[in-house]
Order: sequence, then C-alpha cells, then structure tokens
Amino acid sequence: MPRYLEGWLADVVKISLSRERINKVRERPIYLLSKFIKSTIDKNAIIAEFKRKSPSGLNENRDLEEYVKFMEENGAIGISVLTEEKYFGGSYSDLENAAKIVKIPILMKDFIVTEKQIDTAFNLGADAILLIVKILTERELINLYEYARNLGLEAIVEVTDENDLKIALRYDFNIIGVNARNLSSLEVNIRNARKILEMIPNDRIKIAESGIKNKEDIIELKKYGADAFLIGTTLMKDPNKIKELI
Ligand SMILES: O=P(O)(O)OC[C@@H](O)[C@@H](O)c1c[nH]c2ccccc12
Repeated sequence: MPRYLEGWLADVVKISLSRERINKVRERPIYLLSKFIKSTIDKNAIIAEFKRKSPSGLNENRDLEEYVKFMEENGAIGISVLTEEKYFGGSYSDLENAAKIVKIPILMKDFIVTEKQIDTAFNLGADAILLIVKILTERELINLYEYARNLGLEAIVEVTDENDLKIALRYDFNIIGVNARNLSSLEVNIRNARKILEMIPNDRIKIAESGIKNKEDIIELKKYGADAFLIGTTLMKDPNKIKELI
C-alpha cells in the first residue's frame, strides 16, 4: 500500500490504484532518455511537457499532436505526457497519440503505484515512467523500478526534499528528478531545488522539474548540476518559448 497521504495526493493515488491495464502490443522502439540527455551538448536538454491543467492552476487546452510535433522540431530531447485524468486532464490516449508522432523519448507522467500502470506505459509506447518517492514506500519504489527496468523502460525517480533524496541515493537509480514544486503544498521553491540538485552525485543524471520560466532559470539550474529540464506550464502557455529556452 502506498505511503499514508492526505488531500488531493491521497485521492490521486487511490484513483491510480484502480487504473486498468491497457493491453496492446507496443508499436514503437524504446528511445532511452538517459542516452538522449547524455548526448545533448550543443543545446539545453529540454523535456517538453503536455499538461492541460494542474492543481496549481494551469488551464491550457492545446492540440496534442501539434504541440509534441512542434517541440520535437524545435529541439526538445524528450516529451512528458500527463496521463492522470482527474487533476491534470490527461489520458492514456494522449500518450498513445504522442507515441505515434515523435521519435524522441516519451515520459509517461503519472502517479505510478502499480505494475499495471507500468505495463500500460510500455504498451502505449512510453520510454520512461515517473516514480515519486513521496508517494511510495521504499519497497514499492524498488519493486516498481525493477519492474520497469525489466520491461526496458527507464524511470525518473522524483525527489522534492532531502528526506526523499536520502532514500533515492540508497539505490543505484540513474535518473533523479528534482521537483521544485512541493506536491502537497503546491509551492515552488527553486532555492530548495538547487540545494537538492547540488547534493546529487555526478554519476546520476539530474533533471530539474517545475517552475522553469526563462533561460536564466536554466543557466542557474545548470550551475547547480542539472543535466536536463522538465518544462510544462511555460511551454503550454507559449510553445514558441522553446526557441529561446533551447
Ligand atoms: O508546469 P511546470 O511548473 O513547468 O512543471 C512541469 C513538471 O515538473 C510538473 O508537471 C511535475 C513534476 N513532477 C510531477 C508529478 C506529477 C504531476 C506533475 C509533475
């Protein structure tokens, strides 16, 4: 059973526990996010997120196909697709449609607590999944990570504070995402994110997530060790911004 949670996080995890498995044959090779990030040298490694809405107030409906195509054409090295329905307005068909279009890694962005969700991610063409330390017991984190790896998927292990990081660094998770947004309070704390980034050994791939608005934010986060940048709101509000952020 995932960790004890309250408020919207408890609700979103309860919904996740009963999400059905989509049984479909995968129609896409696996594009390794770690490889795409490591081989990005002449630009910023940006993972562009498709997210229609969020508990922190976003409300932007866009054409998914147009958005992901535009991001790939303008240099994004990855796409993150929200598949959580109630709070983020996402869907499994969004993931399926993105997988038909782009030839760059796709992250299935959801609150993963079961193997069924990881099977669905694989079957619909995702290349990576998100494992959020805050919502999982350590045993679940390890088991779900192994399960994803056995399918050939990569996992971004997401931390938001020092306690999460302490847990994550006990294992050889090779991609660590630092979420500047506290998922309970929804507050963005970039200073805290920088501190966490600095505490991650350089043998891990570090992804800065949330609250990134401009090039200066990227330059600053790079100084603290970020290798890649997960950007949703800024790009959903103005997709053209990818041209100045890349
Ligand atoms: O819209 P932003 O501030 O650019 O944030 C994107 C992404 O980091 C954020 O959507 C996110 C990071 N981790 C999550 C976990 C669940 C849902 C959403 C997220």
